Amino acid sequence: MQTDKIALIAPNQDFTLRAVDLFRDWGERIHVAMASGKDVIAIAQQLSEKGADVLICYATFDEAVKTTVSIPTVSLRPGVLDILRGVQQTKNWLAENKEEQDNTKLVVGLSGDSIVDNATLITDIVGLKTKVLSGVPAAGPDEIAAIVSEVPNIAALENVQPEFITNGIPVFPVAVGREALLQSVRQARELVAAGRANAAKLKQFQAIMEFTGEGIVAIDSRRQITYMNHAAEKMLKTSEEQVNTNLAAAFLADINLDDTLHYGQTRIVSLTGGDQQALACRVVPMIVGGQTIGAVLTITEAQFVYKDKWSKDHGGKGYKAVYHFDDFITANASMKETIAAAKNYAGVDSTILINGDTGTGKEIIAQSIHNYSRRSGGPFVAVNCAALPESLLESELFGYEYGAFTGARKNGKKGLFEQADQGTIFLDEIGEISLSIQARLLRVIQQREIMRIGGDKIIPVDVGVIAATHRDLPELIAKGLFRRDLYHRLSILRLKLLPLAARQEDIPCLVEKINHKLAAKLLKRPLQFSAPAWNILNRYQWPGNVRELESVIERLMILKQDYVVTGNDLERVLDSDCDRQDDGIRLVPKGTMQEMEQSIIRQVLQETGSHEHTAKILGISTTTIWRKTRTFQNERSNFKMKEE
Ligand SMILES: Nc1ncnc2c1ncn2[C@@H]1O[C@H](COP(=O)(O)OP(=O)(O)OP(=O)(O)O)[C@@H](O)[C@H]1O
Repeated sequence: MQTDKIALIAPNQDFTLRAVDLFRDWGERIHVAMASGKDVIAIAQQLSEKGADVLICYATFDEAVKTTVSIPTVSLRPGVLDILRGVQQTKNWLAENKEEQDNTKLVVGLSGDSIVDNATLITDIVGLKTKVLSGVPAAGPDEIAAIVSEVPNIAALENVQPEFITNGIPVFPVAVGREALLQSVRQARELVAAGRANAAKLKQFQAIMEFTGEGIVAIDSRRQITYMNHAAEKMLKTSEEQVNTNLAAAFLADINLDDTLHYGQTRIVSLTGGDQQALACRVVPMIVGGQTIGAVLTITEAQFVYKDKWSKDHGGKGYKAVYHFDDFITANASMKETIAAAKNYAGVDSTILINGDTGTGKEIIAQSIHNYSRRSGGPFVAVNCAALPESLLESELFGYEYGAFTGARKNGKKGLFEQADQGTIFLDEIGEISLSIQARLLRVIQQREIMRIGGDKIIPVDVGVIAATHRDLPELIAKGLFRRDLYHRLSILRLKLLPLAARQEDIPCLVEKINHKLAAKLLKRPLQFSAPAWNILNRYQWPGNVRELESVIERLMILKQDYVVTGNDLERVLDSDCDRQDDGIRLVPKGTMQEMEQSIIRQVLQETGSHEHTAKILGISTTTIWRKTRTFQNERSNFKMKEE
């Protein structure tokens, strides 16, 4: 275990010796250094450099030390008990030496508001009139003498040299006692522990920052870069050290930070990366307690927000559609009609709207239509409208001219509509775009011509438009979130893809196709599904549709040592999916009796969180529940071991 390195700075030899003795008695390993007002800063710095985690400073030194070292400090002051002791001594002396106590006054010379308050309170309680002399170290002999002469009976003082006191008045020092010292050590330990916890959190936070694919840069209010993750370094072809050498790094010069740092605005700017690649940079103010203390920049490679990445990977030549209608597997009569309609639609130039839940194959259909159309020789440009922030989406769709906004490239940039000329643009997640882009989109779709942002030229484009959404657009229209006129323009031709659960007859042929495709890809033997496994495949709800089916089969193929998939294997894989869903989707128990039993017990256990309740609900003994869950866990860990 790591030991805390605590150091105490004491004001005089007397205190130093006392502290050393006390620490020895308590078994505390605390370094004690003695300092005067003159050398306290140098000593604090030395202690910090030698690796002290925290400094306990006598209150008189604390302010000066706190501002010079970066480690935390604890201020050591007399506690309530110490004041009480001084006051009590005073009272005793008065009782012995003075007959008349009414006029007696006590001077408590202390520094620090809380101590002064405590002192006043205590003297009130014990019935002494008080004259508080605060900020004692700053008070000079004349000031003290003046006050003492005003209240000539008694004085209890801390940090006041007795020689300042005249007229033979006794001094009962209010000195830091053992309790206050012990309290300061506790405080110091808490600070070290909190510091360690923070450092651990910071490490965790940094690990997350490093794990993300986005570039992240943090900037303070002086525009100094305080953090930059590896992804950002790679994209900007720089390093945190390099960047930090100059106040406004080269890439920061391209971003007008004033709007963010002075006016708290979030902005999106286009940047050019170290490899001349297009970057999208979101600049967000960092606001603490209502004050902008800096900004966070998240940087994405613009190409990642386009779905055409896969087509670049697969086709090698930019925007290319790879799917054909033959790739769309279905045995469902209604879906076959949809495919037939889609083939017809491919023969005309009208806009097509595809509606369907996630993973139902909207993009396959869009690509197939393109490849089946007269535009098949042209580009297929797919853009995920939900993946781009509004202003970037606008400039990416319609392009911009030089000087249109900060970070705009010298020669301007072609928008995706222009790039899709002679081909098809696929606007996925169309339900997510803002009303202002909807207005612009409507004009482009109606007139088939665009005007770049900041430009004045009308550019005609010959583009087929296919839009897709999983949302209910009429419902968005009713809520005022989608333009009715755009909806009518987009949905001249409509295609509706059914969720997988509504076309069970597709499951066998999809499983067959996916199984063989993945086996070839992963160089594995195709899986064989047992009867209970088929049962589950057919009856599961498949909220992620075909995409989920694909990933379940892929997971099984990777995890399983053999190639026969039992109902249990499948349930476990699906279960891990269900764990992540909070939409109440449940696997209806099925399979063998034992499988069904386990499934039911597991579900009720999850719901009640208690073996006793589960036993009551199911009408069996708690012992039986425990036994059955143990068997189940053993089987589960066997499965896991096999997986590993
Ligand atoms: N009928 C089908 N036949 C074969 N594969 C399919 C079918 N439907 C979907 N897939 C596969 O499922 C995955 C998801 O398909 P796709 O990307 O076209 O769905 P989507 O509806 O566009 O999803 P999202 O709305 O989430 O983008 C792809 O890997 C695709 O190959």
